Amino acid sequence: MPGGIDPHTHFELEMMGAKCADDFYKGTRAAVAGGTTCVIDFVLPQKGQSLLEAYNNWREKADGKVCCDYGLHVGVTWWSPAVKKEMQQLTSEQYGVNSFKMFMAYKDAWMLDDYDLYCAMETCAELKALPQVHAENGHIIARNTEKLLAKGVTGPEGHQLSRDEEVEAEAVNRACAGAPLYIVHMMSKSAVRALQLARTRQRHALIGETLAATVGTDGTHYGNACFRHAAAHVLSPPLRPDPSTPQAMCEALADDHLQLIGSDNCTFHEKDKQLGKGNFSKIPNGVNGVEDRMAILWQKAVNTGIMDPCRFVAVTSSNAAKVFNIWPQKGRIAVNSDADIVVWDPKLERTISAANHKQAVDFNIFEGQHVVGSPQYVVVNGRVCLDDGELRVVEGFGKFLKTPVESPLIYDGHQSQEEAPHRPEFLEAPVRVTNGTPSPDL
Ligand SMILES: C[C@@H](CNC(N)=O)C(=O)O
Ligand SMILES: [Zn+2]
Ligand SMILES: [Zn+2]
Ligand SMILES: [Zn+2]
Repeated sequence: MPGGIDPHTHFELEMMGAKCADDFYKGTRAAVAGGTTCVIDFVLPQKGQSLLEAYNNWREKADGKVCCDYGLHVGVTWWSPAVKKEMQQLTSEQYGVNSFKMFMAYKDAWMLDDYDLYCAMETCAELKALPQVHAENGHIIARNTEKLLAKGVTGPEGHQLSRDEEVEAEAVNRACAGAPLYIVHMMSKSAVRALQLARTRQRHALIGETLAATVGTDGTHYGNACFRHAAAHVLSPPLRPDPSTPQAMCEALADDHLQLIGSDNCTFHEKDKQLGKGNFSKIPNGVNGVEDRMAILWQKAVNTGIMDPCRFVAVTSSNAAKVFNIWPQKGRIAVNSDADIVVWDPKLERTISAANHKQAVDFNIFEGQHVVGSPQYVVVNGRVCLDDGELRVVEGFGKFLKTPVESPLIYDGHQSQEEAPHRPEFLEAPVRVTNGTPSPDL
């Protein structure tokens, strides 16, 4: 199959007083070990910081260390005419950025208010770039957090209690405002329903991403008596306590209610997660996933019959290539496409553990999970980097990948109001449908 593309990683990110455990070398080395041969990371400027300056910082961190090709999304964490101008520059051929992420949560850190959010989305549409959103209501989270802490709820369980599914679904609805949109890390059935409802209202491409964590585990771990264990599962939006969520998200991916699976790999060592001991809102947010993303989805969706291998390739590789306009260079095995190829052994068994994973972080949220199906060989740009289980990556072998604006899937595919056929009546819940539902033809 074509090498996996992980559209959502955070290597060497500094946030909440800590720095991610996996750097661009160890992170991309782990990616290749798991069958991923291309990642797209996030430049996250602080409020007030030049986006170009932050972009250059990320390029300095990554170039020369990555083991596979990588692209960059850029966060729009504040708004001004200068930000608009820098977005224009970043979409030029010189910088090669075609997607911008806006946060509706992380109040005081990265969050935009609705007016600035819509200005940023409008600018994306003008530039034919793809807006992405972190869809949670940051004001509700802030108020819930104050009340929980005041009541003495300070453990990791407070993280999930401060932001339930409705807090996510409301923001999904608010962000689907009549323009193409990519919603990152969708974590709940409620969010998928809100996305489905939005698709009945508008014809623009609305792309839904979920994560390896969402299909591989759930929010019951927040109740674990061990702080390290519970805090290791803290990411935003949180894992959900509803035990039917992992299967429902696999089905949503299989049925094209969701289009891609990423990792959102944003790992912190135990010493950093301890920053939130006594106050869950200080726990650095993020989990692992870049190494296990494909094996976890294969185990949970293909081995269970929910998804066929061709759809697996779409959601782990080719859809990301089409959305970010690097297809068929990436996401396809063909003459003139990059030689990023995975030989997947569907019978290769292993038990996931931090004791032997390739990531730097000292915890694995899939600890102890037995998976059947993993890569046997991984070829990165023509070089065998996983050779029958032996990892032979080369630091700096990967290069920066420009992602051009005006992805045909996003900007040619959508239909105007009058052209589109009548949409089927909105489905109450994301049930399994065979005829597909109103979403971009990937
Ligand atoms: C900060 C970054 C990773 N952390 C997380 N999702 O909790 C994100 O929000 O995508
Ligand atoms: Zn996010
Ligand atoms: Zn423990
Ligand atoms: Zn992220």
